[in-house]
Amino acid sequence: MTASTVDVLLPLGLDTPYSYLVPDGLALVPGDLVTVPLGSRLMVGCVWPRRGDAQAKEVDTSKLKAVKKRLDHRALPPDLIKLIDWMADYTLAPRGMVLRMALRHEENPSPARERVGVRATGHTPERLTAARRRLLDVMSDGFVRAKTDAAREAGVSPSVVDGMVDEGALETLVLPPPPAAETPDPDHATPTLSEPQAEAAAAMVEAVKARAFSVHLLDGVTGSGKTEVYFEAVAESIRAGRQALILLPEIALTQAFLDRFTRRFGVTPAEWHSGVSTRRRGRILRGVAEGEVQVVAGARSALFLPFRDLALTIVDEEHDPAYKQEDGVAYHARDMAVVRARFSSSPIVLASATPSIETEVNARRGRYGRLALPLRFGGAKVPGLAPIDLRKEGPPRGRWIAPRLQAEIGQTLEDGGQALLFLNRRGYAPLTLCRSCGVRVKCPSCSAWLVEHRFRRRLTCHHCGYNAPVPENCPACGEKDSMVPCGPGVERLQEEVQVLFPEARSLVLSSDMTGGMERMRAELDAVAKGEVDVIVGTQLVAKGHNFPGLALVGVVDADVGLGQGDPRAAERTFQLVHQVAGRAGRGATEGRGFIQTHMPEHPVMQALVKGDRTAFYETEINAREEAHLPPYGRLASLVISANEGPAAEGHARRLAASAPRAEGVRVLGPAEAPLAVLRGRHRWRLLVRAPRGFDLSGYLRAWREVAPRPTGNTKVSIDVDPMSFM
Ligand SMILES: Nc1ncnc2c1ncn2[C@@H]1O[C@H](COP(=O)(O)OP(=O)(O)OP(=O)(O)O)[C@@H](O)[C@H]1O
Ligand SMILES: [Zn+2]
Repeated sequence: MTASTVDVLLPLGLDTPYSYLVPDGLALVPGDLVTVPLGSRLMVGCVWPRRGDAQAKEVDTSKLKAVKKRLDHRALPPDLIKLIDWMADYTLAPRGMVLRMALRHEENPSPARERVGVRATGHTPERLTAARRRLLDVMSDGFVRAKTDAAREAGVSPSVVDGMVDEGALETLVLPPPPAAETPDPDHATPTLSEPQAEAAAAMVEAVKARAFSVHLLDGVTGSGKTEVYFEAVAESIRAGRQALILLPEIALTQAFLDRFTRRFGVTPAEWHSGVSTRRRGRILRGVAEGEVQVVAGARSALFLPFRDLALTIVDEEHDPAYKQEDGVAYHARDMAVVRARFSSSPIVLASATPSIETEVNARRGRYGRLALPLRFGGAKVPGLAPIDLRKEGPPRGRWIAPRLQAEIGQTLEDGGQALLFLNRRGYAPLTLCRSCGVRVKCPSCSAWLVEHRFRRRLTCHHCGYNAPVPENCPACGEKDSMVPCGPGVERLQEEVQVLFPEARSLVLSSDMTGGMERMRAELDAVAKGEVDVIVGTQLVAKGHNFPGLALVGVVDADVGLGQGDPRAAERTFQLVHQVAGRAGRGATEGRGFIQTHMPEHPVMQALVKGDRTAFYETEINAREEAHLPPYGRLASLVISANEGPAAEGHARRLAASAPRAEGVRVLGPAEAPLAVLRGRHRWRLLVRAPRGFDLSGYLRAWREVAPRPTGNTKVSIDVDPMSFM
């Protein structure tokens, strides 16, 4: 008895597929989506390729349940299946949870509403009212129209259309669904490229034509026109009738991007992120699977779309930390995009003015090609940055804008330019304390201070979202009116701007302002149009914006983020400050930048001030190499959390003790995490360091085999190549 069976992977916390019987007459291949019974319910899963040894395994088919049916509208392509397997192996996340990221939109596939159209049959009824005559006139061209369109054009009610169908003068037919996205025109508005731009574009076009895996770093200074250049490669993939994926780090940015795409290609690309409606996403998904959608611009989740014929991937602002997903499956979308490009034998382009150290090292070693755009388009200069030493020329107490910066802003405004102040702190004040007893207001479920948000009149925890009204009296000593805000956030900085420049129109740009995406888009637009004089913003302003009127950038506290035991602190500071400064001087006026710092002698500040990118990379790469930090060594972080501190600590110690020995591998810790309590969970950390080229995932899997199982509510989360050390 050889009943035929298949392995079906379910989008659950499971690593291995389950076997199911295949009903007679159903032919299934890996990648097919099927509904299968699981317990008492039905679930959508994916037919999974059998791994070598599974074939031999004896299965008692009498106990197996059967596949219910195959969803015929799509299947996962082979490169996506390989990506899911690879990611599960690499991140140690259960395979089913990785699959889930590709199936999330399949759970409730909303059926497309059927659209009915009508067409004239040529038969004319004997008695015709004026309305009927008008309708027949309109329809006499023989074209098919949606019922509603026919009624509207003829200026009759829909019942007249139905009546004519009954009379046999019109026939109905089902209209094909509207396309998920219109076809971009590669020649809609071709730019005139500068010589270096043309060279870089040609190399990328060649890469698309080669139909082979390759990685290029598009390394262009801010404002060099990286977008225009990679659009040429996108155009090539459109010409070939194939598909391109453009990953963007920030959905707030997509509007400006979509506008730009539309100017170049005549239509908007398919947009993919959490802000897009479910129905629309369903349509895009199908269009991508069928190859009808040719360009997708989206957030990291777009990486799991079932492209039928992926010709090119672009990762814009590849250095952006937003590409790293930390909860659930911990993965870096840029790295996984490179993996998918390899599996689909297609080229990938990583674009940035401040490449990540990993990418820069890969380019230096020749593993990635480098396409350089060393100059701004149109001859504008990248602004210089002047240091303001806060130890010598700092602002008066309770203020954050140094006198020199204040004078420069004043001059800029007088000259009709815009100024931007950058401070990577949301809210009004990072800390609220009692003037009388010194107590600081803490989050009840995290080891973090509550941040005052004056617009919302609340104290908020930036880690868990807890919020409460600002207390009038001290919650500890009861002293009246004794609570004072300490330190600046962007809201407080704006207050200072209003005091110093009462005439100026100012605006706070921060990811947490009320009004959501719509408001943010409107505000970014207002800034670009010059309707705002002073912009006060968080890291949100460091991302790719093109503000032509921006003449001055002031970095209010360049030291935030440095020296917190984070191995990427220097890199992150450099990227942020350099990117923020890069927003200035993109239009007609030359840009200028200032950085306020307590440590102007710090190598990062020195590199920023001298505009010496090479010096920064040299110093940082050497430091990483010496310390065996990525990419010269490998890291994995294990966070052990539990409702009770001792449980977390105890398990962390047992886990550390069970670590297998391996040449060159060191397990550091356990230590209490810097963010020791998060959402009421106590956290302990282990850090694994391994030599470059070491199979860290394999090591962690072997460790997990011998490790004590977490009991009760204790949990272990693993992050291979961690970005966060909190
Ligand atoms: N060949 C070109 N023809 C016309 N305009 C161009 C051309 N290249 C670039 N530009 C314009 O120059 C400006 C800067 O280009 P773009 O935003 O692509 O730079 P970028 O390299 O992405 O900068 P950043 O890294 O700061 O985001 C844009 O307004 C763009 O339209
Ligand atoms: Zn909290």
